[in-house]
Amino acid sequence: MRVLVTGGAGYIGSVVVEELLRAGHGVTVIDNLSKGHADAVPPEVELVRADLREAERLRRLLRDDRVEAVVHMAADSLVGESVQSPAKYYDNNVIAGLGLLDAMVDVGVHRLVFSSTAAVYGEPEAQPIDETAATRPTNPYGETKLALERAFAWYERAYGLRSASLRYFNAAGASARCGELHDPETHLIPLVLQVALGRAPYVTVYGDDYPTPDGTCVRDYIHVVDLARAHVLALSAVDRGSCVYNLGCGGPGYTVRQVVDVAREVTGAPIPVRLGPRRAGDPAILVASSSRIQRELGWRPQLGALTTIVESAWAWLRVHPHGYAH
Ligand SMILES: NC(=O)c1ccc[n+]([C@@H]2O[C@H](COP(=O)([O-])OP(=O)(O)OC[C@H]3O[C@@H](n4cnc5c(N)ncnc54)[C@H](O)[C@@H]3O)[C@@H](O)[C@H]2O)c1
Ligand SMILES: O=c1ccn([C@@H]2O[C@H](COP(=O)(O)OP(=O)(O)O[C@H]3O[C@H](CO)[C@@H](O)[C@H](O)[C@H]3O)[C@@H](O)[C@H]2O)c(=O)[nH]1
Repeated sequence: MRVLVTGGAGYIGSVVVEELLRAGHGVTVIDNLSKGHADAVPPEVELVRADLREAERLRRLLRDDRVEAVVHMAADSLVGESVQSPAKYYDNNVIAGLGLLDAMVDVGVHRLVFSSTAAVYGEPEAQPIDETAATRPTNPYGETKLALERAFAWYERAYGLRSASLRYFNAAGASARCGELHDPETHLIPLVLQVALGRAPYVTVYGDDYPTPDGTCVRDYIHVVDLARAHVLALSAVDRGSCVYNLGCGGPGYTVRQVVDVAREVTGAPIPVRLGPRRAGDPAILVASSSRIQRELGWRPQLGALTTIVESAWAWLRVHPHGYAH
């Protein structure tokens, strides 16, 4: 299939592009490079440097490239920032997202794979979380992702759009070519590794009074390559009907302090920590049940051990200490 990947120059998007190519698909990327890196896009892939909100350009691209499916990954995606600046999140994640759906419908593209998030669940009553859990986001990021997900059912009914919403838990790690590089970086694992590299003096732990084994938040880390492979499976399944899948490695998950301990083992660096206040919008525990996608599409995490994930991120960082250009 000819696939348009929005946000394909970003962290997860660049690895999804690699996996789509490996599966034999043709790929075009649209990215405004607000967060992404042109060098993360393989040279054989066309990178259109444009914003999703450039409606006419988007329609032209869908038409001229004869796009058959869209993987929609472009978004703003920081929990803390979304609490400070909800308007930015409604604009980019909902309004730009709806613009994309409208362009797809106009041009006749009816297959969509969407980057959704564990943040749609908020503070769930039970762990691990399956797809039937109530969706009650505790931050605007999760709220805006859920808003777009909810539009899909109505677009399907009215216009025949078929969607796969993939609710990722915490993506981490790297492929051989592509790794996590945000400016500013806010994600735990790359920040911890920056300390190991000597670029920062310590990691701040955001709160240790959560109802978890050591008081710090628990998350379910999933290797970015495992995550990317799920997109290839979802793309070939979407014609059979719209679907929603959680993507994580399952319980019990890892506390913030356990992540730091694993990074100490992998890097051999001391990695000092300091305790800070809770970060607004952070749920205490997010651990996935991914049994639905395992059962229905045969997906399995193959690189699920946290040590493997951190080792891959560390290996990438050591080869690219100054980013893609170096
Ligand atoms: N990183 C995670 O753990 C995680 C977890 C759950 C869901 N997600 C979702 O996965 C997707 C990718 O996340 P990521 O961590 O790779 O983020 P990222 O910021 O690295 O990638 C997003 C890309 O989208 C581009 N972009 C943003 N708005 C755009 C617009 N209006 N027009 C064109 N390009 C635009 C950015 O330049 C960037 O390259 C996001 O939708 C995010 O919400 C990420
Ligand atoms: O310097 C730091 C950074 C993070 N954390 C904690 O580490 C955990 C993981 O944080 P982070 O890496 O920022 O990821 P999340 O906030 O859990 O969000 C990620 O995972 C979500 C799904 O679970 C996705 O929706 C988001 O897009 C993605 O950014 C959280 O408990 C944070 O409070 C710290 O203690 N110190």
